[in-house]
Amino acid sequence: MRRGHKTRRIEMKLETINYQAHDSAEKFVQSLRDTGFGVLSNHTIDKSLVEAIYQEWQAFFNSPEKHDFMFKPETQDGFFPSEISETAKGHTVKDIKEYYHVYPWGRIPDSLRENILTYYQRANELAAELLQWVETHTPADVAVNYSIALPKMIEGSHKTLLRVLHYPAMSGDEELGAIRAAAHEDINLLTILPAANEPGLQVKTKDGNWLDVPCDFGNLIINIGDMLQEASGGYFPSTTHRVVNPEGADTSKARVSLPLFLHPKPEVVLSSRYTADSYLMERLRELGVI
Ligand SMILES: O=C(O)CCC(=O)C(=O)O
Ligand SMILES: [Fe+2]
Repeated sequence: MRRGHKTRRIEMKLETINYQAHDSAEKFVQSLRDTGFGVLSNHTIDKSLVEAIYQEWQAFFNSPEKHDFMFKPETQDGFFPSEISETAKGHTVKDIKEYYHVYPWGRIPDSLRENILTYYQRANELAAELLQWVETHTPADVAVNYSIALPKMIEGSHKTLLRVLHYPAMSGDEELGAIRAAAHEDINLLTILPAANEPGLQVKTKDGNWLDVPCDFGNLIINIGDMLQEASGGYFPSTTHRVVNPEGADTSKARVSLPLFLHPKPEVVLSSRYTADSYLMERLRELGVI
C-alpha cells in the first residue's frame, strides 16, 4: 500500500487548538468527538526535551546495544525488533518498525533514563488534565456510564505505556504491501503523541479518505483509543490511523515518534462487558504479541 490514492482535504479538517486559549477545553473535546483526534499547540511539554529524546533514541536504535534489552513476553518492557513487531488487527503483513516499551518500573538503558522518565511524568500530568477536560465536557447521559472519573482511571496506573518508535530509512526490500504502521485503532483510553520528526501520520475520515495530521514540530497530537470508545458507549470515536511510507528523497530518512498510551489500572471497569485488564488481554492476543 503506497501513497497512491491522494489525500483529500475536503470534508474534514483537523484544527490546531491553542492550549492556552480560554475555550481550549471545549474546542479540544469537540474535535475529539468529531474526528477522534485533537491537535494542541502552546502546551506544557518542552520541545527541546522531545528533540533530545528523538536524537538519543535514534542513536540507540542504530546501535547493537538495543539487543541487550530484548523485551520480555511476561512484562512487555524493552526492545521489540522489527522481526517480531506488530501486525495490525486484520492485516497479514508486519509493520516496518521497531520500538521500545518504556515503563518506569521496566528496564531502560542508563544513559536514556533521565530524559525519558521526565517526559513520561510530564506527559502523564498533562494527560490527567486532558482527561479532566474530556470528563467535564462529556454529556451527562454518557458520563453516567463512567465507572469512576476518567482521570482517576489512570491515577497510579502501572500500565500506561510510553513507546519509542523507530521507523528505519526504507531499504528497498521491504515486504510487498508493508507500510510503517498499517491502519489501526489504539487500544487504550487516550494517546498523547508529540509531532514526529518526519511526516506520515494520517487519520481516516468518516467518509473513508485519508487526511494528514498536522505535524508541525511542537504540536501535540491526541487521539481516542478503543477503551474510551468502550467506556463512553461509542460517544467518543476511536479513529483509524496509519503511518505511510516516505517517498522520493525522504525514503532515506528514519522517523522517530513517541506515543504515550494511557492505560487504566487493570481492575477499572470500562463497561458491562470489560475491565481494562480483560480488554487489554483480548487485544494483545489478537495482535499476536502475547
Ligand atoms: O508513529 C506515529 O506517528 C503513530 C504511531 C501509532 O499510531 C501507534 O504506535 O499506535
Ligand atoms: Fe496508533
